[in-house]
Amino acid sequence: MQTRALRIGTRGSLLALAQAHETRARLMATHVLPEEAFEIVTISTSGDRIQDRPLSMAGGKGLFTKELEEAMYAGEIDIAVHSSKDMPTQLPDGLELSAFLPREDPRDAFIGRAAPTIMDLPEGGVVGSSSLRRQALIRRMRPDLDVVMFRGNVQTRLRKLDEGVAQGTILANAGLRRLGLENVITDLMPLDAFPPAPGQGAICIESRIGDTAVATMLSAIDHRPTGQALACERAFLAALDGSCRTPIAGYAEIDGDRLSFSGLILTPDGTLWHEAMAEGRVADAADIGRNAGDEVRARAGTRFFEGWS
Ligand SMILES: NCc1[nH]cc(CCC(=O)O)c1CC(=O)O
Repeated sequence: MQTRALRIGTRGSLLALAQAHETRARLMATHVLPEEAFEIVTISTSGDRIQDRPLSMAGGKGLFTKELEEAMYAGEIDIAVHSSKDMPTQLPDGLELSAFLPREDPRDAFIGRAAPTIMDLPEGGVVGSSSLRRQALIRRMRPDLDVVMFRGNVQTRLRKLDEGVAQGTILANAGLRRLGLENVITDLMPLDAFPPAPGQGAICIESRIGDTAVATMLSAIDHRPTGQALACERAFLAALDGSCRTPIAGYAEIDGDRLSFSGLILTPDGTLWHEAMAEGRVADAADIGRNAGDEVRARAGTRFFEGWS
């Protein structure tokens, strides 16, 4: 019998809260526990507060995780729920990713106003995005388009579309679905021409290493194939040292005990890219990702990275 509620730490955005609630629902169902066995604790992060510049210029991914991790060290929360995509490859000492929920569709979604797809936008049309990867992929597909900075939560972006600031934007299908906003989507981007960010669509749960009660509880909701795909994608990212300034995409698919991976780095203007594809055993997930990362890094050469940092 549990004496104290398990405290689930989350950011305060609607997407983060939806993910924390999904985690709690899965824990309740698996362990047959009432809602009171869990407490959702909202923590504000620097990533949520900085709205005036791209996150890649403000310090990168750690911005969404630092305050949650500090709360975990301080014992204010027991676990932290994150979007895997926002997690740095190196976690602070004493913390680990101990569970992954079944991955949602990893694809990006296009929300078009002037046209339903990117290819149908008028010549010189404007697309809003502040993700370096999406900007580069849009430019690779449609070099004539004007890609403008677009930050803020989903609601802010949809308002900007209403105001005519841009004729379209791209967001993760997974996030839109979790918010119940799939009705705004006008197209889904194909995985090959528009590969997702490593980790996109997968919720992960971070906890303290050695917290065995928590680890046992989380192991019951951990989805192995998602964890294996993520091990590959995160190893790819780590091999490229997760540089926030270089657009990186990567996606691993699991089929039984086989894994296939496709990874891509490209210049921000979308004119140059290097791609690696690999297949192997699920047991070698991390090696496959690391080798693919080493391969594109070697093929690209150091100047590829230096030119854009
Ligand atoms: N950086 C913000 C972020 N982090 C995770 C998601 C989507 C949900 C997911 O990938 O699981 C989003 C929004 C977006 O990219 O549209």
